[in-house]
Amino acid sequence: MNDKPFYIVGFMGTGKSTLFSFFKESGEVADLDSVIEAMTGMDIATYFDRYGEKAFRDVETEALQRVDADYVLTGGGVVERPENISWMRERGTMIHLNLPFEDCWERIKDSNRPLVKKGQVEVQSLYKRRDALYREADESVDASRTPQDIAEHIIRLKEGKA
Ligand SMILES: Nc1ncnc2c1ncn2[C@@H]1O[C@H](COP(=O)(O)OP(=O)(O)O)[C@@H](O)[C@H]1O
Ligand SMILES: O=C(O)C1=C[C@@H](OP(=O)(O)O)[C@@H](O)[C@H](O)C1
Ligand SMILES: [Mg+2]
Repeated sequence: MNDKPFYIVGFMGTGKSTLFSFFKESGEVADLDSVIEAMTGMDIATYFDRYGEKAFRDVETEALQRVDADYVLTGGGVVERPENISWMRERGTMIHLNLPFEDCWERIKDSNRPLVKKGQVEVQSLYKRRDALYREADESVDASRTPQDIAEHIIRLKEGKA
């Protein structure tokens, strides 16, 4: 059993937040966006609109350093700051949910994620740029399966049975 946190990273739409209920039985779970919403008292879209991305990244780093859970479901942009990547790799294990851009886009295009407003072309170039950052993860997991299969695979990794 690996007692250190597993940080789940991946682009918007890879299904990180959906894993919440599947991890519940195996330990403490925290969704970083929910932590941020509790800290700021507003939803992510409102915070972005009011204060911009730079301020959001500051709160995100603070939330990452504050959170204490077995499974931490991050937001897709957590890898934007090298210090966040170092934090996750030093404190625990970084797990990358890997899914092609087209599938991510289908899942997020009608959502109210603030970055989606930039449109498909810009979001795709963000995906390409971040790809190299997600590769810093300790493990890459195929996110094209069901949430249950993905969660079971990650739980097995954490429990040292994979
Ligand atoms: N494994 C999956 N297979 C199919 N659809 C999924 C899967 N995981 C999540 N989804 C759907 O994709 C969308 C984004 O999921 P979400 O968990 O919010 O992603 P993230 O937190 O990585 O941005 C939601 O509509 C969700 O129902
Ligand atoms: O990729 C990003 O920069 C973001 C991803 C979002 O989380 P999800 O990856 O859970 O959608 C959320 O933190 C915010 O909208 C910014
Ligand atoms: Mg999420």
